[in-house]
Amino acid sequence: MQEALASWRPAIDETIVEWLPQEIDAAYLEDFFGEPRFEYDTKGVQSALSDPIWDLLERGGKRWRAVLFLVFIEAFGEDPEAYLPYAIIPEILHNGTIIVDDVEDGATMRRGEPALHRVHGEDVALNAGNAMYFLPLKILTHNPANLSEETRLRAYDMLMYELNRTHLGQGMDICWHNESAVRISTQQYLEMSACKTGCLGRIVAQLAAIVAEQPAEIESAVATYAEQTSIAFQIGDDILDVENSLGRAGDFGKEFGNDIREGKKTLLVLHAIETADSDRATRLEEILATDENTDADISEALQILEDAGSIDYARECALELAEQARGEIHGIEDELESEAVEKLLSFTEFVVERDV
Ligand SMILES: CC(C)=CCC/C(C)=C/CC/C(C)=C/COP(=O)(O)OP(=O)(O)O
Repeated sequence: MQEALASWRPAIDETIVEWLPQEIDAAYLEDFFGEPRFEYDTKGVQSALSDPIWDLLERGGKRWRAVLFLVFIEAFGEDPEAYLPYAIIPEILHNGTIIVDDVEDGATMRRGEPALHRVHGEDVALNAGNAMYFLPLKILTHNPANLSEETRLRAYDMLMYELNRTHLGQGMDICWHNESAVRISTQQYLEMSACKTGCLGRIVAQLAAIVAEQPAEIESAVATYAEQTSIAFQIGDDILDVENSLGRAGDFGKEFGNDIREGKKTLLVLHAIETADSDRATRLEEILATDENTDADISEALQILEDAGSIDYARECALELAEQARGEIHGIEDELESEAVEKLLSFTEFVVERDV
């Protein structure tokens, strides 16, 4: 899968530029709005919309959602090249959620640089992030792979449904964060994560299955695989944040103790609260509830997680999810191309073992 990531990267980057050009000119806006009825403010659109979007896109990101889409297409026996424009849909949606999420979390850093709202202001960042939820739909409208009307409608319906669920999950997360006294179980966390992060994975898989006109049972199996893999990825993200802060992982572009500082109730935190002795659990909750923490407070919280064995617990959970995800692929492997099956199986290892 690492090879697939490296080899598809240039084509994916190029496709994003093709569908979201960096230079906004009158012709681009005309394409959006039809007959020009007024003088298009190309400069305004450029600085308020295109520049912030490109600021984030040019910082990189792994682009694994686009690659996973292409691997699914390959698994269904189709030519990935023909579907490249659709591959960038989940990638652009993901970047949009990141911008909005950083505003909501009050995050300071993203991909090693100040978060978008700190560079461009909250109003511009939010508008750009929201626009990114809709820009990919233009690709479906333009229909580069000549999909039937029915197929395109299925893709729209699916995107609408899964994006709604993404916001439901994000809503749960925000609500739990704001209600610092509420105790959430690890099971509730996994359900929230299935919506917040899992739905974007489901979008990757279902979009590939829909455009490649796969039967319902294949679509359902790959969607479950992608959901479980994405939850494992989210847990991996939470582990990385802690390990990075404990000085064990490479720099992944966030601040020391980022999640603790933001008061996030991650799987590791919930496990520590459930299992640590009550004084330490209460102290951890106290640190999460305030935004006036010193580095010493953050270190103390990290130590509570470590002593409670929460990193190992989270890793076990991620491994279990990865195993279940592999089971989904094994269940339909006779219907899939074998080389792509290997990539899908190895991808579950990448999400759990990554250090970026
Ligand atoms: C509705 C709404 C705002 C939802 C928010 C959902 C959200 C931001 C979930 C976090 C997902 C996640 C683990 C991102 C890191 O992805 P990555 O490591 O692939 O990032 P990269 O693209 O930088 O590599």
